[in-house]
Amino acid sequence: MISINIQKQLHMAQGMGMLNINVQISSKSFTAVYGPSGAGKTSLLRMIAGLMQPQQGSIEVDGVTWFNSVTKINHTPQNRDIGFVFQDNALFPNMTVEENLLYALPKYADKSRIYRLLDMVGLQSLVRQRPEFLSGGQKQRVALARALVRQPKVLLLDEPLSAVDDLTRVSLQNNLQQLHHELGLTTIMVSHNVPEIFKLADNVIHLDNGLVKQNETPARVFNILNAQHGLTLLGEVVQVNNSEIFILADGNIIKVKQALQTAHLSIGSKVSIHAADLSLKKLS
Ligand SMILES: Nc1ncnc2c1ncn2[C@@H]1O[C@H](COP(=O)(O)OP(=O)(O)OP(=O)(O)O)[C@@H](O)[C@H]1O
Repeated sequence: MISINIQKQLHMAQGMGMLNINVQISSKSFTAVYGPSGAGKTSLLRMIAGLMQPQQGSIEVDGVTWFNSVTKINHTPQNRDIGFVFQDNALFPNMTVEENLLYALPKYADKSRIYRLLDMVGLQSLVRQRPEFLSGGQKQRVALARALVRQPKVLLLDEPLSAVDDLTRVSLQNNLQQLHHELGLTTIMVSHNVPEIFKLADNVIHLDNGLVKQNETPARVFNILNAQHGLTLLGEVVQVNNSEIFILADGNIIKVKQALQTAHLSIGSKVSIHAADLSLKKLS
């Protein structure tokens, strides 16, 4: 269990504002952090990672205190059991894929871990390439594998898939899902992509203006947002079966529930769907 109770003053769009977060995250769960620009999503991840210090409060992971403003405990990022992947991965340009991972490996650790991770993200054949010869999706796969070299408990992802094309995004989502389960990770991912959140997350922390608006399942969070704001997605029909319709929206293939289906939809039809009523199908 991760228990977070932190306060920090931030320079919000409207002037100084208070980030005030009090949430608990179950071990081995996949949590999405969702909310408008400037809500405090990246700041929350940075404070969990030890890259930004809260003014007050505490962060505990499985009973171990990583930060406590009263007892003045503040573990360095290296001493927190985390892996971190940003939108804009920071691979060492002068090192090969293999060397980028070896750099993260603790001194006496077994090297085979690196090749197992590269296998899991499908990069075995590129171990000797330098980042300049890799696509955006391949670079993110290296960043993901590198974040897992130290076998962290907690994986922090700050919009890691937002800069890749739709098909790469689906395949990276599948990699992430597999790694999350196989390695028993507690994963916390900032995402704006509603179908992606439905596909990957057990839980959504909905942040707005530094405060937790909701901490619920995707269905509940988007049901409420939908009711309040009519949140919809625009998509295109890509497959029609007798009883099912599949739609491409926001880089994901979405299976629309029967109740929502309208007659006369054919491949290529443009549709809008309510975000709360989705179920998803993997593309590959
Ligand atoms: N070290 C800091 N000290 C004070 N304020 C900060 C600091 N870092 C960021 N902020 C401010 O905190 C607010 C929240 O920023 P943050 O990056 O956490 O938002 P976000 O929800 O991740 O936004 P986006 O979706 O645009 O990335 C912003 O207004 C930002 O200017």
